Amino acid sequence: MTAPLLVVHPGPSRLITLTSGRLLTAVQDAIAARGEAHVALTGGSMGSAVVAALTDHPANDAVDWSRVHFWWGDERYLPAGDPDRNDTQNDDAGLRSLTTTSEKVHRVLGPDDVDSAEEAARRYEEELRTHGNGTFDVVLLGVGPDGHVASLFPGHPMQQDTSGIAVAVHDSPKPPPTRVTLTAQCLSRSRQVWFIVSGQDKAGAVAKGVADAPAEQSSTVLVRGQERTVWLVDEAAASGVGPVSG
Ligand SMILES: O=C(O)[C@H](O)[C@@H](O)[C@H](O)[C@H](O)COP(=O)(O)O
Repeated sequence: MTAPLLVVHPGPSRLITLTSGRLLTAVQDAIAARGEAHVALTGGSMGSAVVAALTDHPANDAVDWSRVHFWWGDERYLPAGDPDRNDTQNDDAGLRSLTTTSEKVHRVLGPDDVDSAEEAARRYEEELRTHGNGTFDVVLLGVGPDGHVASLFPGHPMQQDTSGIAVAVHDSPKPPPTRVTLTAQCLSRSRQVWFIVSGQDKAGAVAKGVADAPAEQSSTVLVRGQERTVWLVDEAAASGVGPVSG
């Protein structure tokens, strides 16, 4: 487990561009070290902006994308291709053009394939055990103004569930109500965890996360990388963080 590092960028465009470059490097390092890379993507505007920037990055041909497994930290329990699914939004941002082997894009099943979110979670857990070694190289996480990451919502009964790797979430405070999420325990087995946050409306969430607020106020405090935990933010998002001492 690592103490979080705060990296402040001058604005959203630098945040996205540098994060995509950082991700290219991390993926290349993982492939060099272990022959493949496992990356967990995220929903929200930041997740798709990073995917789009990767697609546009002039050096993205330096990576052998056929060696990269893509996963999701959470997914909305909606049919394949639904525009509100995280994977559809990442696909539309350019994910499809990066990957050459669709069997390395590990999607959470929806109601068109399975009967319940519990079954989708069970199948995702199975997929992780089969194709992953259970350790992501990098987990990207957008952060909600309420301090949620993935579908771990502060105050929700599933926020600190430890019953599995992936779990179903019902009655999510943010629509849609039914989701599948990796647990904080699972996400915290990752080598690197990156929280990617832009904008003044997230200043409170960033301040709480960086200050290690109680879990009732922020789920970010439950997720730590084994090697690095980094807050990648812009100045507006960092504006609530007190001066760094020491
Ligand atoms: O499943 C969801 O409801 C969203 O995907 C959500 O979890 C999102 O990732 C965060 O709210 C951060 O969103 P931004 O990246 O837009 O800040």
